[in-house]
Formats: sequence, C-alpha cells, structure tokens
Amino acid sequence: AIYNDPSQLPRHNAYDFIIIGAGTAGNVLAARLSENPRWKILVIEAGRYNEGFQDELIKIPFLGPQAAPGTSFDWNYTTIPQAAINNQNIPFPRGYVLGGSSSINYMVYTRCSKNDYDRFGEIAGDDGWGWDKILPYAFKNEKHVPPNDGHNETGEYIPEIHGFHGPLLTSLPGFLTDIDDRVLKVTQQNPEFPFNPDYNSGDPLGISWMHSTVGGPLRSSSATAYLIPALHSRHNLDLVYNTQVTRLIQSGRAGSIPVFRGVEFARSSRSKRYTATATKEVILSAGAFGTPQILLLSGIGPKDELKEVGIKAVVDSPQVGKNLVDHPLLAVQWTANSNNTMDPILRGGDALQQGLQEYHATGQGRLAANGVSNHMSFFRLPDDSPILAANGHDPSSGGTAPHYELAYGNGFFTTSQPIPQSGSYFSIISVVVSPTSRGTITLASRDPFVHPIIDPKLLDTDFDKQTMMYAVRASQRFTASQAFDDYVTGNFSTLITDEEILGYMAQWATTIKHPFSTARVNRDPRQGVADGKLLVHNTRGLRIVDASAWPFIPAGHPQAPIYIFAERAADVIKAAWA
Ligand SMILES: Cc1cc2nc3c(=O)[nH]c(=O)nc-3n(C[C@H](O)[C@H](O)[C@H](O)COP(=O)(O)OP(=O)(O)OC[C@H]3O[C@@H](n4cnc5c(N)ncnc54)[C@H](O)[C@@H]3O)c2cc1C
Repeated sequence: AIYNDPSQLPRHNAYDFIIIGAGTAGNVLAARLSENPRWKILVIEAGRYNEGFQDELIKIPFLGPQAAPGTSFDWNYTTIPQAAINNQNIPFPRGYVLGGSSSINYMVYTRCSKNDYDRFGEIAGDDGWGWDKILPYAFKNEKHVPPNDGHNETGEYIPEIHGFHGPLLTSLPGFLTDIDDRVLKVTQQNPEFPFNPDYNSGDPLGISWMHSTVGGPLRSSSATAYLIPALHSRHNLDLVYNTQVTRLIQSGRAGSIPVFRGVEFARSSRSKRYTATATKEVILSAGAFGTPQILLLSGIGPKDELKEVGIKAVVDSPQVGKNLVDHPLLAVQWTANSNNTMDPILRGGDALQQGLQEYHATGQGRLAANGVSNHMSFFRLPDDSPILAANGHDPSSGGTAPHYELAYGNGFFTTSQPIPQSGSYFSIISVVVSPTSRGTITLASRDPFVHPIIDPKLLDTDFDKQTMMYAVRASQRFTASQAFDDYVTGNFSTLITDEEILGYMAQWATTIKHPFSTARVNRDPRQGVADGKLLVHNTRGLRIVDASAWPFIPAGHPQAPIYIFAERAADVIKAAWA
C-alpha cells in the first residue's frame, strides 16, 4: 500500500525489513525482497511522489538536467566553500523523490571497469562483488530496448553483453546529431581516441556510443522500473513518502553489541515522531548524504565529533561521514558552424515550445532523447605520465579503469555557466573519474531536518587538478582533429596557457554529482563502516546498500554499478534469511 503521511501507516504492523530511502538502490531491494510473499516490507522515503507537479522534468529525457537544482525534486543541498573553485558554494543535487537520484540524473548508463568490481571484492574480502560473479546481476538489471527514433543500432553496441529481460530500460541515442559522424571519424583519424564497440564490456577505454536509462520517449528510473510495479502487484510491500527518517532506535543488545531494528520518522522538525520495528533488518539506502547523516544522528560515528553536537556515541565508528569522494566536471565550449537543435531549445522560448509540441504529438524529436551526449569516452593517463609519477601510485583500480572522461555536446553544454543568447556551439565535458581528493559530511545540528555540512573538497589535490588539465588538453587535441576542421570555428574561452586553464577550472569546475563512500565497506571497523556483507560493524540488524557503502568511487557514471550492486545485495540478504 502507498501512504503519503506516517499517521496513515497501520499500527502494530510487523515488518520483516524496513528500507530507508526509495532511491536507486532502495527500490531494487524493495522489489527483490518483496518477491518472497512471506516477508513484509516497509519503504520510508523523505521526498515526494514521482508524478504530479512539474513531472515533465523527470519524465522527458532532454529536460533531465533541469530537474535540479532548485526544484521540488531536489534536496537542494549546497557545499561549504570549495577552496579550489574560488571558494564557491556549489549546489549539490540529490533526488528528493521516489527513485531518488535515478529520477533526476542525466541517465548515462555505464557499468564502469571490471577492475572496479574486482577491487571492491578484494577490499570487501568477498569475490562475489568481483566482475565475473557480479556480471549476471548486470543482465538482471537491464532491459535494452531499441532507440526511440528507430534507427538501426547495428555496430553501435554488442548485444551479447546486454540484458534484455530486466526491469530497467536502457537504450542507445534516440536523436542523432550532426556531430555523431565527426566524433566517429576522429576515432579513425587519431590513435589517441580509438573506437570502443561497447563501453559496457568491462573495458570502457576509448569512444563508444552512449547508453541511457531511457525507454521510448521516457526516463526509466528505479521508481518506474522497480518500485511502482512491485507496489501495484504485491500486498506485502508498503511505502510511506513525504516522511523522513530522523534516527535509528536501539531495540536491544546481543551480548555487548547494540541491536538497531527500530526506526523513527517524521514529516518535519516539529511534527510528531513515529516509529516502526523490523523483525529482521533495517536497511539504509538513503544515499551518500542521507545514510551517514542518519548513522550520526543515531550515535553511530566518530565519538568526539558526535559529542560536539550533543549526541552520545553508541558505536564509535570513525569512518562515518569520511572519505567523501566525487567526480569533478569542467565543460569547455567552442563556437561552431552549425545549426544545432540543442542551443535554441536550451535558450527556451519558441524552440522549446515547438519541441514540446512535437514530443507530445509524436513522442519523437530532440526532447524525447538524452541531450547530454551521443558518445562517451574514457581514457587513461599515459603510463609514463609525470602526473602519475608525482602522485606516487595509480589511483585507478587497474588497467581498464580510466583516469578521465570526455563527452561530446552538440551545443553549449554546461552545468555551471550562463548560456550565450546567440550562436551555435560545440562542447566537450572533462571529468576526473579516478580522483584522489577526499572530503567529509558532518552534522551541523542534531536536528535531522537541518542539512549536514557537505565538503567534497573538489579538485583539492594536485593529481585531480593536473588530470583535469590533461583532460582539457586532450579535448583541445580532439577538437583540432581533421573531422572538425569545417565545423569548429573558434574558441569560446581563451585556454592556451596552463595558468589560463587553471583559472578557468577555478571559475567553472563543478560536481558531476556522484558522491560516494561516506559509510564505506572495509573489513576493519577502524577503516570502514560496514563489512563485506554490508552489515554495519559492531551493530546487529543494520545493513547499508547505496553509494555510501562503496569502498571507493567507480571510474564512470555510477548508477549502473549501484543498480548491479543492489541486485546482488538483495541476494546476499535473501541468503542470510533463507
Ligand atoms: C543531477 C544528477 C545527475 C546525475 N547523472 C548521472 C548519470 O547521468 N549517470 C549516472 O550513472 N549517475 C548519475 N548521477 C549519480 C547517480 O544518480 C547516483 O550516484 C545514484 O542514483 C545514487 O544512488 P543511491 O541509491 O546511493 O542514492 P539515491 O538514489 O539518491 O537514493 C537515496 C534516497 O534516500 C532518500 N533519503 C535520504 N535521506 C532520507 C531520510 N532521512 N529518510 C528517508 N529517506 C531519505 C532520498 O530522498 C532518496 O530518495 C547523477 C546524480 C545527480 C543528482
């Protein structure tokens, strides 16, 4: 059943599992655990329903980047000043809606490198997280469907390595653009940028066609793919939304170990608190900000830090809220000799209205497809790079894990700059995908409704700054390729010297919105918050399944790794209670 107010929840209802957060990972668990008709499951979500007011922003693929920040779908977090980015406070979107961040993200679907999974397995001491064993869960997650424009996708991906029967819809670009052939020509002209027939093979290096979580003309999210179908077809799954978990409640002790099977929740800071209890487990899937915040509010965290905000430590867990890692992004634009369809729509007005009309009349056109890019590419720094030498070690997970990403925008792509009111543009987005900067998330108050202090320390290290510089130089070499000779007409910004690039970075770099590892897995309770089975150290009844639990950030766009990991986590939980 679906409730939008905790006062409506049936009293004295015994749940086997309580899942905190109806986000990307949480909804996979809700759907998979409720497959067992003997188990009763409650999902508690702070945010809103995924339909209703302004829902075109989270349904129409091209409008995805407008779903946050500053909307009712977003928690509307802001970082504290970021030293490397001219001390700016950066908006840091997180989905506040069924589906969580999968309902507001840019829909890029990349499994990342097999080395990332193998490294997870090594750190966790469980090779079940490694590539070979987890690959079946990638198939289980995915339902690859034809591109929305019906074009022939032969040669644009390798069908054998994709799932066709899972819940989450994925597809290749549904609107072809006038740069697509040029991007592919570069792969024939310039050996620095080779073609990769499918970046989802476990080896993402090179330039591939991009896969998105789009089916037909609509976004596919963990809400549309997993949660809503399960709610509509099963009686053993309850959802309450508009309801924030305020803390975990200790329900007893197992010897000297505290058991946390109780959950407290409310609609607002001053409103009535409600509680529910799980007979088996409470599962934290509140994301990289929500999960550490709830742990800290419950007295699970660094003892001294908790004391400062007046919370008594029940479990001294030093890594809660530490190791916050994110991918910094920088967009560079060139002026282009083209009439691209993207720029006029981004400026709004008539072009946007016409696009919407076409969308509603035919389900086709620019708005029906992801506008971020039609290709996506991942690269490593050269083995003898002085940037790697200066860092002392390679921060990536291994030989198929990239250090940086380039994506190609048929228009003025930006998430931080004002869009010029005239002209046509070509953009390349550079992302550092194996960063070494680490930040923190800490409580600002013991009031659960006060946002935590978010400090990702973006571009804090020389490695990250120099790798970003390397990526920008690579994007310039890409644009100088013959294939773009009669297309790109000039630079939009002057980025010739290293100082100019560093200055531009300090002004315009931002987050790609991939926070990770704030309650990371490590076998050692001093080094991590949860063990290899995702159970919170030195507690009973508590598991973490979301981006916060990853021991490090995967080198790519992380929603696919999170879906895949949550699919396996569901089986780990089922096995634990078999
Ligand atoms: C704007 C944006 C663009 C992105 N683009 C891409 C992309 O193109 N490709 C990609 O792979 N990744 C992308 N990402 C990242 C990706 O979407 C996230 O890494 C992933 O969805 C996180 O999954 P999660 O399950 O850890 O958390 P979430 O999906 O964020 O789920 C957490 C859920 O918990 C809820 N919650 C939090 N606290 C509480 C509480 N106290 N009580 C109850 N509920 C709570 C939240 O409201 C949310 O619904 C993007 C993210 C954003 C925000």
